[in-house]
Parts: sequence; structure tokens; C-alpha cells
Amino acid sequence: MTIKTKPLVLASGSPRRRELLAQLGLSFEVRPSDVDESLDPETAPAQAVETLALRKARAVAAECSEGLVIGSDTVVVIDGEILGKPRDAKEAEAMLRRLAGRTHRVYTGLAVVDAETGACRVGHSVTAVRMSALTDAEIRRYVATGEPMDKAGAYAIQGIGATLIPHIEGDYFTVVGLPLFLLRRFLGEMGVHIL
Ligand SMILES: Cc1cn([C@H]2C[C@H](O)[C@@H](COP(=O)(O)OP(=O)(O)OP(=O)(O)O)O2)c(=O)[nH]c1=O
Repeated sequence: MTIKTKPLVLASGSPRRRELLAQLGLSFEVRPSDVDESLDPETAPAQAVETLALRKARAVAAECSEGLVIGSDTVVVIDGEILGKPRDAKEAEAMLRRLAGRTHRVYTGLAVVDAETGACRVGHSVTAVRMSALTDAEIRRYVATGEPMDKAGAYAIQGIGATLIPHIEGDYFTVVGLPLFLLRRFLGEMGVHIL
């Protein structure tokens, strides 16, 4: 008897999420979603990342006949305010000036949707991240590398940004954009066992 496992689909255009999922040794298809990411600005961070993760996964699931579709969304939160991806270099510099020398939180939402049945799991993970103090010149040089531009909060912990982060409390992969411990739980509950 052969057991047919459900195909996996990553509903993301993020190369970081692709690399993290590949690191688990699973085969999967990548289908970036094209959803509207706007939300009521009053939405709390946990609710915001869960809603957007589910919106991304559901949009791609609607185009698939079968499979478990994985969606994710990451934001940085400081002083109760949500920072997404910077629109330009000036905004990236402003975000980094706010984060430098302080601790912020990174929220990542995760959703897994079964394209065939519509069943889903949704949750989020939070990690506290301390960033070193930075001079204006250091901030300008970091932004000039280009690395901050497509990252929530205008930095990448997995890149040059690693040198700015002396301490985190919580899951590293939540900061990069895909909480792998939560993913193993959700996939297991939906019939795909990583171990
Ligand atoms: C804080 C932080 C964020 N990020 C990235 C993860 C996400 O790609 C991005 C946040 O934007 P998202 O809107 O979560 O994702 P995305 O638009 O890049 O991709 P998709 O919606 O197709 O899945 O910031 C890092 O790579 N490193 C970090 O340290």
C-alpha cells in the first residue's frame, strides 16, 4: 500500500521563506500570492499578521485543486506601532533610527490551508530583538547596501543586519519570516509529518 502525502505549496515570493522551507528537506511548489495587504490601522499586530498570513494562503489555495498551502506575514512593532517594509531609502533610515539602541518585537503569522477541504490552522509567534545603537552614518551605509529595502523594519537578521543584533529572546526563524516550530505543528495536525 502506498500512502499519498499531500503536496506542499508555499504562498510566498520571499526568497528567505523559500530557503527556510527547503532546509527541512521537503519538496514543495512556490506560488506567490498577490493579495491586497491593507488592513484597518487599528488592528493589533498579532491579529494583523494572522489575518494576512491566512489571506495569502487562502488566495493561493483557491487556485489549487489539492495540497497544503503555507502563508506567512511578518511585521516589526515598536511603541505599539507596526513597521512593514520601507517604501524608499529615507523611510528605511527613519525606521532604523527608531529601532537603534532599543528592543522591538517581530511578529510573524503563519497559516496552513488544505486546498481540497478548506481546513486551516492559523497562529503567530513573537520574538523580542535588541538592536545596537547606530550613528547616522552607519544607518546611511547600511541602507546603501540595499539589504533593508524588502524587509519588515528595514533590516535582515540573516544578513549584514546580524552584526546589529546583540540579543534576541524567542525563535530566530520568526524574525527571518517563517516560524518553523509552528509549521511542524500545523503540518503534523494536517497529516504531513516532518519527523
Ligand atoms: C525583520 C526581518 C524581516 N525579513 C523579511 C521577511 C519577509 O520577507 C519580509 C516581510 O514582508 P512580508 O509582507 O511578510 O513578506 P513578503 O512580501 O516579503 O513575501 P510574501 O508576502 O510573498 O510571503 O521581511 C527578513 O528577511 N529578515 C528580518 O530580519
